[in-house]
Amino acid sequence: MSEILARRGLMLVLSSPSGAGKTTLSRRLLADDTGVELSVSVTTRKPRPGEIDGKDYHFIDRATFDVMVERRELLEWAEVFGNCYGTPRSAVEKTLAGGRDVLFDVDWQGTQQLREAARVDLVSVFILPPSVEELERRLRSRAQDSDDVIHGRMSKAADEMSHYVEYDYVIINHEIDRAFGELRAILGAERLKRDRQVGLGDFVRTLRANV
Ligand SMILES: Nc1ncnc2c1ncn2[C@@H]1O[C@H](COP(=O)(O)OP(=O)(O)OP(=O)(O)O)[C@@H](O)[C@H]1O
Ligand SMILES: Nc1nc2c(ncn2[C@@H]2O[C@H](COP(=O)(O)O)[C@@H](O)[C@H]2O)c(=O)[nH]1
Repeated sequence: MSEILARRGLMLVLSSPSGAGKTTLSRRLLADDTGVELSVSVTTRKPRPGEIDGKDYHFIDRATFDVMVERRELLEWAEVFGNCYGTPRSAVEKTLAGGRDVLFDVDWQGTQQLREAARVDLVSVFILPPSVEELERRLRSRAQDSDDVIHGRMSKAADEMSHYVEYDYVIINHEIDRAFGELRAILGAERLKRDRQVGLGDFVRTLRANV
């Protein structure tokens, strides 16, 4: 992206019921846009096959998680599906200070805490599946969780989806290319918000002075 003005980084949050497509959309966005960096969460969940420590998550034990909470090293944290997840504060602050955007894949509890911490910088997007049947099919086709885990996640889906009203935007992830296009459009528009363009006043003053 070529920019004349500097920009204040924003915090782009994706939430959804498990399996609706947050990780898929996040990976596409990160591959497509070098101005976005993923907030890599810490979790006490065990890695899935293919997940890489430090890239998908920082996989830690419960004692280490508790120490991070105690030391206020997490910007937000929550227990989700029986495991603990949290957002390390320092990496987020560093990325934003560098004028880049941070992408968060967190649940509704995390989004509420991030909103309290940083209302003006937050852009929240809720991803819905096209149907419950398709949601379950996606969880099964991912083939990385046991039947018990999939059952547990499906049973929480209705609760999770009730939180869509708390989000700025909603995308129904029916077809992935279309959903990704919609996500890109949201990010593009949010970047152009007047308040996020640093030095706009000076820029316009110079334009006007030279008319
Ligand atoms: N639009 C789509 N059409 C078909 N399959 C999709 C679509 N979007 C995602 N999938 C597939 O659905 C499965 C679940 O997607 P993904 O892992 O991105 O979900 P998630 O919301 O990140 O889930 P979780 O919260 O459990 O991490 C994956 O196998 C992914 O390839
Ligand atoms: N509040 C937070 N929620 C998080 C964080 N990282 C991930 N998550 C959410 O947990 C569930 C399950 O994720 P999975 O990788 O085990 O499928 C999902 O809703 C994620 O959005 C976090 O740091 N904080």
